[in-house]
Amino acid sequence: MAKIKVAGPVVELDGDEMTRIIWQFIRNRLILPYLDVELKYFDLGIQQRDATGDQVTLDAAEAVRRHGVGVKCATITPDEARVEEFNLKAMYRSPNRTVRDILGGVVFREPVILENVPGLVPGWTKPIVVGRHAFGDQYRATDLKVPGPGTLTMTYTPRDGSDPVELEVHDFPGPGVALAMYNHDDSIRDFARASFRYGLARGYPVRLATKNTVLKRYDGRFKDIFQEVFDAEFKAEFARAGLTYEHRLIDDMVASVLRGEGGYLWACKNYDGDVQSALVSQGFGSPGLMTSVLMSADGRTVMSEAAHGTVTRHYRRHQQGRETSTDPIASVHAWTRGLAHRGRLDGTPEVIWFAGVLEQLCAETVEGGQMTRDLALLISPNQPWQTTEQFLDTLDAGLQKKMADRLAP
Ligand SMILES: NC(=O)C1=CN([C@@H]2O[C@H](COP(=O)(O)OP(=O)(O)OC[C@H]3O[C@@H](n4cnc5c(N)ncnc54)[C@H](OP(=O)(O)O)[C@@H]3O)[C@@H](O)[C@H]2O)C=CC1
Ligand SMILES: O=C(O)CCC(=O)C(=O)O
Ligand SMILES: [Mn+2]
Repeated sequence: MAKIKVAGPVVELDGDEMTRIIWQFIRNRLILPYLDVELKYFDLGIQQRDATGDQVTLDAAEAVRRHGVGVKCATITPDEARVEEFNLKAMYRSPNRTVRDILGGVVFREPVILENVPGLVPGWTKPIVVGRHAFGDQYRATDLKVPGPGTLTMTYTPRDGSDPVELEVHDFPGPGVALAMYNHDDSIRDFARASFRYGLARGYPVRLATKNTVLKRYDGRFKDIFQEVFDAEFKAEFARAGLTYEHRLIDDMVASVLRGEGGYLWACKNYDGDVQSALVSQGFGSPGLMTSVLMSADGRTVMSEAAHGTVTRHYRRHQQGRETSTDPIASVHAWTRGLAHRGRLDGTPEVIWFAGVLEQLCAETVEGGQMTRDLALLISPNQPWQTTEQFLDTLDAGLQKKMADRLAP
């Protein structure tokens, strides 16, 4: 069978440990035999980051921005123990943070739903996508341990020389804590646009949840900007797609998320997104089923990855020559979601079709009873499971059969 031609390039960001092993298999056995694709390869493995003083991460992020599509393997973010383990020259910052800072936009986390794998929340039958605004708020806050009685004030000094605004925050009767945090209208607007674009691309209604009744100005600004952007830029397209947008109070939203069946995009402020995506991810079953897509505000650039890390505990077993059972499904989806975006950018339906075939293969394989240990444990203690290599071989054989049986459109 002739390979399917991918018109534009895909930037490939390789990573570390167990996911690096899985990644190589996916590239060589599930992608390259079927696609004629130009991969712009960047090795973000920790040794290569060290050898280049982390320049390779910056180069990779630039390449994703230039070409519009990146697929990323999980990477080690070094701490003191890693500096010692790899004899690193520096404790490099998180590659994810570097790439997110350069590309901007929003991180969307979406679970893969499999019929025979029960999540912890039985009512969740459709995906809940958490869109996390990855800028500002608590993550750029200035916090303070107040040592004793005194007054806390907040001053805004306009750059145009007009009068400063000074607010008394609190008159402390004794020791306590305080915090100042911020966000930018432009960033919130980008957050809104990326959320609406993602909703349209995946066919999900969009909900924003804030606490605007308490933080009238701060959260109120998120609510207002989302509504303005929706009304001005997306209302008509949403109506055509039969989709809706609404704002809800965060407590009402959390309760309704648990009650409901899923099937929407939940746009979350930075801290809410951090916390709620962990909850939603676990609620759907395994980290091996959570995909993660970073989409820029203009919707043009996508970098797709698994939401989990390098699965170090399994890699330690692998290093000792013991068997592992690491789920590759989220890593496979890192490739498929990136390729599908490439197909949309290039207008090549056969590439989108192939990405769909590969996703369908993962679902059919697990639903047919072959899976890794993380999923088997969710089904029953007696459910058989395969090792990492066996499951990858199962996918390989399944894909060969599917591609031989079916002709691309
Ligand atoms: N996006 C990224 O690049 C990220 C990178 N990291 C990095 O990854 C490294 C390891 O981090 P860690 O905290 O262990 O987090 P991981 O997500 O890598 O793993 C935590 C645990 O979750 C389970 N798990 C995760 N993924 C899978 C999978 N595909 N199949 C089966 N089980 C899975 C395993 O549980 P069990 O052992 O019980 O089977 C595993 O030990 C760190 O160096 C960290 O910096 C972390 C998060 C994101
Ligand atoms: O970048 C990191 O170190 C961790 C990233 C992470 O945990 C995530 O993306 O969920
Ligand atoms: Mn995380």
